[in-house]
Amino acid sequence: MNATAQHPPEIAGKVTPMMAQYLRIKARAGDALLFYRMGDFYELFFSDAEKAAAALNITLTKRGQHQGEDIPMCGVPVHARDQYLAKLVRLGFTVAICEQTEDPAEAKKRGSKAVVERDIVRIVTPGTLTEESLLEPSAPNHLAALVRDGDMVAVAATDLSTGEVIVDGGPAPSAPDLLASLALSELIVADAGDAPPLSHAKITEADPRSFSPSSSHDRICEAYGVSEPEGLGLHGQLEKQALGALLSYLELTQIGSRPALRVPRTGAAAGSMAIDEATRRSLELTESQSGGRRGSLLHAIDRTVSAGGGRLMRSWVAAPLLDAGLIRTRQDGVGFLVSDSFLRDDLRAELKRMPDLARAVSRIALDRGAPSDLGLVARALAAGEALGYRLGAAGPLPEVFGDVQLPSSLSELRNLLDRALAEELPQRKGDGGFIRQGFDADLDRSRELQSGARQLIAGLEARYREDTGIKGLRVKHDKALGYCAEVGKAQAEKLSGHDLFTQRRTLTTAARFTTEELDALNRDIMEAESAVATREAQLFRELTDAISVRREALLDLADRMATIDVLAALAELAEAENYVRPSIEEGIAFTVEGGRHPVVEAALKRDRQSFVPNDCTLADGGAAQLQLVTGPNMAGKSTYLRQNALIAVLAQAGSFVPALRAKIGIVDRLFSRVGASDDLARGRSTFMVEMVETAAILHQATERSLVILDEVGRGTATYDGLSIAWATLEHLHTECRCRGLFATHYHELTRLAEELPRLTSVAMTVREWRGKVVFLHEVRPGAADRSYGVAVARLAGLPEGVVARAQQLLSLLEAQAPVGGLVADLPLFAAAPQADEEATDPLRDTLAALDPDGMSPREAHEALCRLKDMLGS
Ligand SMILES: Nc1ncnc2c1ncn2[C@@H]1O[C@H](COP(=O)(O)OP(=O)(O)OP(=O)(O)O)[C@@H](O)[C@H]1O
Repeated sequence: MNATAQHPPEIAGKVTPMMAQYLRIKARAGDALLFYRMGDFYELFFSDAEKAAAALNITLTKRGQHQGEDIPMCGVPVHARDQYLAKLVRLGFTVAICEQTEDPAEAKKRGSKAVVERDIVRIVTPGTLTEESLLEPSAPNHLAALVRDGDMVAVAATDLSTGEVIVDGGPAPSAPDLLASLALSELIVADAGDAPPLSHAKITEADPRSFSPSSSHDRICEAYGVSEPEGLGLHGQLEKQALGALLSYLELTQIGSRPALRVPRTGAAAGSMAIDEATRRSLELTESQSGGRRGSLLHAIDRTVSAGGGRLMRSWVAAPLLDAGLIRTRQDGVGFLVSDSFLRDDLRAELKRMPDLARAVSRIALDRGAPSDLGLVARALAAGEALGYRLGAAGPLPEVFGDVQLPSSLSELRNLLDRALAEELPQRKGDGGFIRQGFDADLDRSRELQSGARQLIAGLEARYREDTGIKGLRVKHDKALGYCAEVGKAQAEKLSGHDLFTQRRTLTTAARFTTEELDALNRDIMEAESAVATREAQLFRELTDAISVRREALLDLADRMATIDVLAALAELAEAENYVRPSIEEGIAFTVEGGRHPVVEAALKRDRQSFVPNDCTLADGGAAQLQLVTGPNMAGKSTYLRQNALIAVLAQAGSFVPALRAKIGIVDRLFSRVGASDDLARGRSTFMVEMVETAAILHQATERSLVILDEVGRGTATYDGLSIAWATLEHLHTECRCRGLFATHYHELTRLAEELPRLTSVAMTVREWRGKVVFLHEVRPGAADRSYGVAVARLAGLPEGVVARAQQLLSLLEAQAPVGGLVADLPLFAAAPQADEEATDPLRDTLAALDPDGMSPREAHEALCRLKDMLGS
């Protein structure tokens, strides 16, 4: 947070004590919007008010003056805080929450003008949200810190809402891939220039001192209670610095609250398939290109039933594994649940009831938990226990399930919460009434006193009526007086004459009286009420402490439940959609028989159409490593390319795959470029984006990589495009030697397959029937003969006149084209080098020999005519 970015108005001249306090606190909040608590509202002043009123579309008013000018003000009600916060944070604002830190009654004791003490209790940023209402249940919310030192970088990331921590480091180019797999909300850097381009994350510049090695060391040791960070498996200096900066930012924003952070997970990047952001976008792994989950691979395959399972499924898809053993362990789990559908149904039914345990535990650790969160933990423990019993009865389980029995510390907690908690639990922190009758003798006693006094009061009404003869007398509750006797105005005088009653308030239509008896009972009630509140607060703390000391075990349980949910969901998917277990191989074979595209298949199914499965064999049993895919528009080239990339992702995530049979040699990096789009925000044209991305692939792809390229070079003039596609293909083939699929409209490229030994040609088949194209969506060996572009244009509804004219032009162009098409002009097939042809161009030679400076206008005119004649001849 940059505290110097916006200076609050100077504390000068005469300001009210409250304004002086506001200005002091605002100076600390820096450029964060300050939500300044005043009773039931959070008020914003000065430019904060102007910004917030505009962003939230709420009324901007004025309150008092500062240095002769009106002070702009706006406010949001406390109960609606979260919805306003969500909007502001989504718009990129940071918000500092300033609460009243003492009871207004205490302040009054210092004098009627004393200002209630206030302080910032938390700074809300996109990466530090924990509220259920501000987060999507099945999406993680990652905050990361990145440190760069020359060619090396390290990243430390956390999802504060679940306590997960990931630390990783490596050469600089791997950082964007790791960050992309996390779907960051916010990235902390010492210098904004260090941040790689990220599409969604807010970039926050933090104090560079927070990245220093010594402060990092101390912070890590303090946060985790260890004497050396090495004890946590952190060895690299940069990694420690990244984690130190992350912890420092949490201190800065969470102010005094300690998040329940887990022991850092390291080596995730090294252990998972490298997939850069452009590939993720183009394959629509977890989000579709238009944003949102719908249309993505994740959306098509996700059958999880719990929030934690949803988040884990996302992370499996976002970071497929590299270790064949680990992948097989997951597959064993899926296979086990495919073969036992009764068990699977039972588990899923129980998991549906599983509340979001990880997030509840984190809220409790951050002191933001409400009594309802205690209930969530209790319900999760019940579900965990039931799942443990069910799995325990299912016989020997595959390794991936881990230990399914609830550890004794959690059984104890479960008993405690069951005994302690009432049926109905308030959602708001600080609300009472959540402890079950019979759990705590002190509390029960105070409650009895409270209700006993209330009953006595209820009894008083009848007696007072009798004693006074006033039938309309009522015992009511008054904010200031407590319980009192109320009579209509007409009877007020009569009651005043009565010894017992003292008139205390006169309303427009009634008068209120107290008696000594009522006063005494009011005192009893107040004392009992405060005893109840104090005891409940104490018990709340005891119960949250009981949860916090077991947070590692609870978060482990949440992890296990999420894993079971994902395994059961993948098993459900495999059975419902006919997926098979792929064989994971150490080599580089890639064989898919009858493969399908999970998203396109689902879309076709909705329209009652069926998907045509296709085989793809690369680098197996003598097959070529690279395939050149040609075919008309709309024939299914992109679908074929992507389905094979998605099958690799699913296979290495541990899922079964949409195919009849599959054999996948581990893919270390996956690249996919499918028709680049503009990136005008970064000042790059379509073609520039495409070239930058292609360059990245050519530099990074290895023999173990899988590269999917769709129509490289289409964003520029035909000859340039063809030449670039040509050279790219040659480089992939000869230098990178990777596995790959290369779709193109340059049919001329298919001739390359005859030259390059590890390249083969396949084509999408179409038929012409009664003058129309029919797409068969089948991949066959060989090359496509033509594009059918005009036929597709007709299908798309281009006006008939335009289609007819295009057809006419096409015939004309085809008739004029040199035999063999464009390719005849390229070096590989051209008869003579271009340089020789250029040397014998007489027009060029004559032009080069002219000396314009030494010519008269007449000579220049003659030379021009001569040149023109030469052109004519
Ligand atoms: N194997 C298949 N089975 C059934 N339908 C398919 C199949 N492959 C593709 N399709 C259908 O054809 C449509 C077009 O497919 P796709 O975008 O892959 O074609 P393309 O050849 O890449 O086209 P273009 O060259 O115009 O980009 C898809 O949206 C889908 O509806």
